[in-house]
Amino acid sequence: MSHYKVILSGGGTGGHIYPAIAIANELKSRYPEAEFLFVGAKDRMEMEKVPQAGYDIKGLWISGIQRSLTLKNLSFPFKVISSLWRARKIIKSFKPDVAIGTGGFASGPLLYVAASNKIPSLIQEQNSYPGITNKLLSKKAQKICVAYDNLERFFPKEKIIKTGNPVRQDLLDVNSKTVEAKNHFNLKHGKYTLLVLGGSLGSRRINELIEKELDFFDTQNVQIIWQCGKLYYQQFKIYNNTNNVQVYEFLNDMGSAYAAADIVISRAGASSVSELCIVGKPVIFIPSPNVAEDHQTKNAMAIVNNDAAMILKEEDLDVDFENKFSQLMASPERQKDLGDNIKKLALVNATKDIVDEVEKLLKKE
Ligand SMILES: CC(=O)N[C@H]1[C@@H](OP(=O)(O)OP(=O)(O)OC[C@H]2O[C@@H](n3ccc(=O)[nH]c3=O)[C@H](O)[C@@H]2O)O[C@H](CO)[C@@H](O)[C@@H]1O
Repeated sequence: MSHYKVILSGGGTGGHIYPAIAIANELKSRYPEAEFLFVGAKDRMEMEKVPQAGYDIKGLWISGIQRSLTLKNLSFPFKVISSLWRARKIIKSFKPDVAIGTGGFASGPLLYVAASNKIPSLIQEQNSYPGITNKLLSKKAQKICVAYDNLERFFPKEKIIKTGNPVRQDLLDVNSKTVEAKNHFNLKHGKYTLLVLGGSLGSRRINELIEKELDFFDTQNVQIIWQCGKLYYQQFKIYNNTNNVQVYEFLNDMGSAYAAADIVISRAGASSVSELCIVGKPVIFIPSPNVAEDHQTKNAMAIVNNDAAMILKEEDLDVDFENKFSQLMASPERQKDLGDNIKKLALVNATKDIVDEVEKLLKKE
């Protein structure tokens, strides 16, 4: 019987959505007859990105709890009750054979209800420091696929399987597409291409840095693909098509962006880091200091400690950026070493390994 029904939930940011899509795609290629349903949070990015990837999605009324004391938290208990109720209805009518959660608000109620209804469930944790949702769900889920060591501090040891983070199939072989990608972006040959990534939502601090350094980049013979994020697009789009700069609110075709790049400046969200390992180019990480337990710095340091990327802290950017960047630009050998070293850290079979675990849950049924 291969007419499996699979329910997936993960969202809030790209970092939780794309792993779920990668897992669904792999399952679909193994079981073309299977049915898929995604569950996300109303008004969040997944409501747009999941249908673009060809899957149905239903939205719950849920959000994160604010870390600071604020009036917004007053509605939180109601959201939890409403979303548990709706999750129950969705599970009852879809009747999934397995539930997969990749973190983010909506996966909390959905996986909780699924597991309470004895539906086999698997969660995937992208970071070296887990989010609240996955910590709570780890007691209920059968399996927990992770990308870093030492997660038994947070999760039951016997459930943990180290697989790495799922990466979308079209990002696995970008290096054969460089010429095509440079043409796609209308880039000049003979100039270095810098790809700037602020994470799925964009980064204010990185955007400010790029704006301030535009003249400097000109002196470095650099052209820029600058993903500034939806929130910041109105502010920075004035630079589009000036100074060899292209500004995007979001890059729908990351494969081409990675393929076109010679150097990358990026936030250190978990999927971005995993993708950059597969891509194998020189990277300067600027981790977000505004995330739980400073986990982006930890994600980046796992690479930097292998001499496989550079890191710049936000607070050092004003003093160090130009120096560090021009040193890297001046040394093609260093660029090559960084690119080669980061590639060695790639876990290319992550998606397949996770789906093998999902299959075991399906077959046990
Ligand atoms: C501010 C914040 O809370 N960040 C968290 C969020 O990051 P964020 O959502 O930025 O997640 P990641 O860096 O893990 O992944 C971003 C994903 O979006 C894709 N992408 C990005 C930009 C773009 O224009 N087009 C595009 O397709 C990337 O290819 C990647 O697949 O989730 C991660 C995974 O749990 C965490 O590690 C991050 O700390």
